[in-house]
Amino acid sequence: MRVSVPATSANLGPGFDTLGLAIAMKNQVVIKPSKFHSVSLRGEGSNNPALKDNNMFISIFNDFYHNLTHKKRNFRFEFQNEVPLSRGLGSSSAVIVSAIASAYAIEGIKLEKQKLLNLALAYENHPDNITPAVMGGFNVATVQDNEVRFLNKSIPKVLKAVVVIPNRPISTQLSRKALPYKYSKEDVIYNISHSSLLTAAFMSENWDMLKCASQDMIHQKYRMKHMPELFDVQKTALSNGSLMSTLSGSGSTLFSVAYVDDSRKLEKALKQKFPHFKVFTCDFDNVGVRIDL
Ligand SMILES: Nc1ncnc2c1ncn2[C@@H]1O[C@H](COP(=O)(O)OP(=O)(O)OP(=O)(O)O)[C@@H](O)[C@H]1O
Ligand SMILES: N[C@@H](CCO)C(=O)O
Repeated sequence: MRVSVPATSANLGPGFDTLGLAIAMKNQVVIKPSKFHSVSLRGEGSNNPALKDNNMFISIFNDFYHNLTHKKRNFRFEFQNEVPLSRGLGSSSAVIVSAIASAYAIEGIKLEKQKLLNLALAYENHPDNITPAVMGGFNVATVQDNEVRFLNKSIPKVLKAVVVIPNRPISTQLSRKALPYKYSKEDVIYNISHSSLLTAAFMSENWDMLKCASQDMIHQKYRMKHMPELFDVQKTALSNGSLMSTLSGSGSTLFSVAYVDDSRKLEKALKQKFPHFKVFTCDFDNVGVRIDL
């Protein structure tokens, strides 16, 4: 059985803990029944021995598998990861979503996407990464009565994602601690209006509104000051054809959206100016988690 799940970019500027979309970079795992437990790891994280011995995917998978079946069985897990760890591209959501989906699928137990989202909330209590990881596309999501409520829209092929991935990670936990405890009424109103406009822009495919609508007052500046080069990445992107350029999740990646025709020029300008960072262009993902039995 093969399960794949896309990377995600959350917040999209003003939509803190609310907006997110899926990018066509994926983590994939092949799981086979086996006499002994074994793990192979390729791609992102493969130089991290902790991911072989104490892997979040395997512990979530085992918990669900045991609760569902009351059986103890050994498996071989073959991971092929494209999502870098702690770079704001939803690596933890990818693990949570794929581990839960795998535990159900390997026993042939049907799991609706809505239930998968609600189960994933126990591990990541904001829905902006888990929703696009499950659904693909652009998503606006909230949690009410312990359930994820969301609306979702495919992202058309006229757009590309251009990502700048710094060589240093930022942990979500620490990055959340960098935020103020209280905000002024002006900042809150600013973010509500921009986040609403950004949602309307994605839903109505009004791409020229993205630059204005993606402005934020409540998290990016506090987080980016710990990696000040990111302000320069953002400025460079916006002056080289980016339609919007925002801190991806809790950082450290800077995520931009561009028309296909502008994306090559944008990628080139970012590569030239930030040769020590990884820069690349990719499609959006409109499918979300995928299971091949
Ligand atoms: N492929 C993986 N296999 C096992 N564990 C992983 C994997 N990827 C991420 N993790 C776990 O998730 C942690 C990273 O989570 P964190 O929330 O800091 O980053 P992120 O999810 O990439 O960022 P963001 O939530 O801002 O998008 C890692 O330290 C590790 O424990
Ligand atoms: N909304 C979350 C995304 C990262 O998990 C944050 O910005 O902390």
